[in-house]
Amino acid sequence: MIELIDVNLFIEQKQILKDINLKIQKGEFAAIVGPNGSGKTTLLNIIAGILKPTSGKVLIFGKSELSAEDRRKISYVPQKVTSFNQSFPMSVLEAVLLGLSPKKRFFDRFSEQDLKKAVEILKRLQIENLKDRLIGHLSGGQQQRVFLARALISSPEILILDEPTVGIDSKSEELLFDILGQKKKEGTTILMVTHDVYAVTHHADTIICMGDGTIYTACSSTDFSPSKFESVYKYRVKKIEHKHSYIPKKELT
Ligand SMILES: Nc1ncnc2c1ncn2[C@@H]1O[C@H](COP(=O)(O)OP(=O)(O)OP(=O)(O)O)[C@@H](O)[C@H]1O
Repeated sequence: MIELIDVNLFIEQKQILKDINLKIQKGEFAAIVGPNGSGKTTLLNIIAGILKPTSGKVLIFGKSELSAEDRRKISYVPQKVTSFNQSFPMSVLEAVLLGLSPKKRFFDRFSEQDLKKAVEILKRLQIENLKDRLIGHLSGGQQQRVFLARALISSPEILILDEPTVGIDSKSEELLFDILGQKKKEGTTILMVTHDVYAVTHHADTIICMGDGTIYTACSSTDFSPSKFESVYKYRVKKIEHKHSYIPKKELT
């Protein structure tokens, strides 16, 4: 489904990605973890086709050149950087419907069925009550859920998420993983960047650990052990089980 072969990326003579080899199967949930600046978002951008590698091959659906139709099968929720301007004139419902735009022709209008689908997704994400609010009036966590709804409405075959748990409360995080579990069962391939190592070891199939622009280790989540992360995070890592997010902590001794 997704295959990267010897991928390297240079930006202005700086090597950002080094010798990336990666294979993700259809219906697999792969999580990418690693320290800040290790190349996680850049890797997502390469897979989403936003960046082209300097060398190497990127195969999606077995192809190196995607048609417009292939591209419509991929949804990407980028890392949240800024909030919408408060007066941005778009309601939550309209923002979610925008997720269907790539499947429409220019003059096509949204149908009753599209509206029903949008409302169903908002319900599933437990934000139906926000549907008529302006998107700029929502909190950061609420906006995150709207972006997820927008990505899900087109029923993508590949769902790419960059740090979707940032800024959302633990109940919403649980809901997010429930929905991702459901999507995985339906055959959606999920690729997610996160710092929430604890959560992904419980939900993802595969953990890909990046450091210095390369993949240090990729293992099944059942094979996860803190030692796999130590060389990347560059300090001793201890796994502490608790209900909330797990970020590798520096050992005190
Ligand atoms: N357009 C660019 N021009 C120059 N350097 C870039 C560019 N984009 C990314 N980089 C550099 O590439 C490296 C990887 O960045 P990237 O955003 O992929 O890291 P990340 O692992 O996603 O980090 P974080 O966890 O902080 O989001 C960083 O050193 C960053 O400064």
